[in-house]
Amino acid sequence: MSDPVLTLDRVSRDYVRAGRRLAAVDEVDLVVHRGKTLGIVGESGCGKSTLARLALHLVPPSSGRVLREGQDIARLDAGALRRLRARMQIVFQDPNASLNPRWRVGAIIAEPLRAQGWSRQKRLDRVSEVLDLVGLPQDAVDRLPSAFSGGQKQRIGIARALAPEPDLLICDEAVSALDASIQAQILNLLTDLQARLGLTMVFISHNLAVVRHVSQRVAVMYLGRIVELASEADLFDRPQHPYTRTLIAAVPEPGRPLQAGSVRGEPPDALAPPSGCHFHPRCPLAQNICRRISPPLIEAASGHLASCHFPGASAS
Ligand SMILES: Nc1ncnc2c1ncn2[C@@H]1O[C@H](COP(=O)(O)OP(=O)(O)OP(=O)(O)O)[C@@H](O)[C@H]1O
Repeated sequence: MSDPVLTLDRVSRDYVRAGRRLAAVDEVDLVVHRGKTLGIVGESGCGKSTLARLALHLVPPSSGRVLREGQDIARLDAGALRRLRARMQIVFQDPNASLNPRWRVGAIIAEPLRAQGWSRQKRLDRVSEVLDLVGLPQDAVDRLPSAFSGGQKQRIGIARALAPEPDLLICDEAVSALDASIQAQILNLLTDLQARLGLTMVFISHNLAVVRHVSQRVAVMYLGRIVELASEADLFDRPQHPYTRTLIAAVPEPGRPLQAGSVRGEPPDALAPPSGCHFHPRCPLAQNICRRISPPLIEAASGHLASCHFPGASAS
C-alpha cells in the first residue's frame, strides 16, 4: 500500500447543543493513501462535513490526532501550517454559494495563490493552466460566475482548489447540487484529474452511487462513527453491515425496481444516541446484545472492517 497522506487517529469532535454534548465525530480511525480516493458515505447529520473540517484543520479535534504525512497538524508552527493549508483544498457542494458573484473568474481562482504570496505573473500562468485542466476556455478569466452553468461553476470551484497545487483534495458533496448528466461529467473530470496529477482525494457524499464511481476505498458513517470500511468492490459486492446493505438496496439500478424506503425510520437524534449499537432501532437483525453493547469496528473479512455483532448476516 502507498504511503499515508492523511491519518485520523481516534479523532472525536464534540459540540455542545442545548446544554448537552453531541459527538459529531466519534473516535474515528482513517488512513488515506497517496494517489487514492477514500469515499465517505452516510445520511445527513452523520458527521461527514465535520470530518472534512477536521481533516482540513478548520476545526480542531476534541480528542485524537489528525496527521499529515505522519505529522500531527496540531503541533505545526504557524508557517508550516500555512504551507500545509495550501496543499489541502476543498471543493464545496454549492458553487453558487462558494464563488463570489462580484469577482471575475480569474480573481476567484487566483485568490488562494495571492494568499500564498505568488507573484502576479505566476498567478496568471497558473490560472491559465488550471482552466485548461478543468476544461474551461481561457476567456473565462474576465467573466463573472453568473455567465456560467452549474457544471461550469463547479469546474471553476475545482480550478480554484487545484490552483495552489494541492496533493490532497477534499470534495464535500461536490456534485450533489448538479443534474445527473452533469454529475457524471464532473465525476469523470475528478477521476481524470486524480490520475493525471496523482491527487489524493477524500470524496464525501450521501449518494452511494456517486461515491462508488470515484473511490477505491469507502467508509460508511453512522452517527459520527465509521460502521464499515472496505475496498469499493468488497463493500458493494459483500457488504457486512446491515446499514450498508440497506443503503446499497436503495441505489436505483437500471432494470431493478427501486426498493421502498431505503433505511427504515429516521436517523436517531445525535443528542440522545441509542444504547449499544447506534443502528439497532432501525436494524432488521437487532438482538439483545445490539441494544446493550456497542460493536467494535473489527475485521469481518480480510481488509474489510465492520462494526456489527452479526456481520454478513442477512435478514430472513
Ligand atoms: N457547529 C456546530 N455546532 C453544533 N452542532 C454541530 C455543529 N456542526 C455540526 N453539528 C452537528 O454535528 C452533527 C454532524 O453534522 P455534520 O454537518 O458534520 O453532518 P453531515 O453528515 O455533513 O450532514 P449534512 O450532509 O446534513 O451536512 C449533526 O448532528 C450536526 O447538527
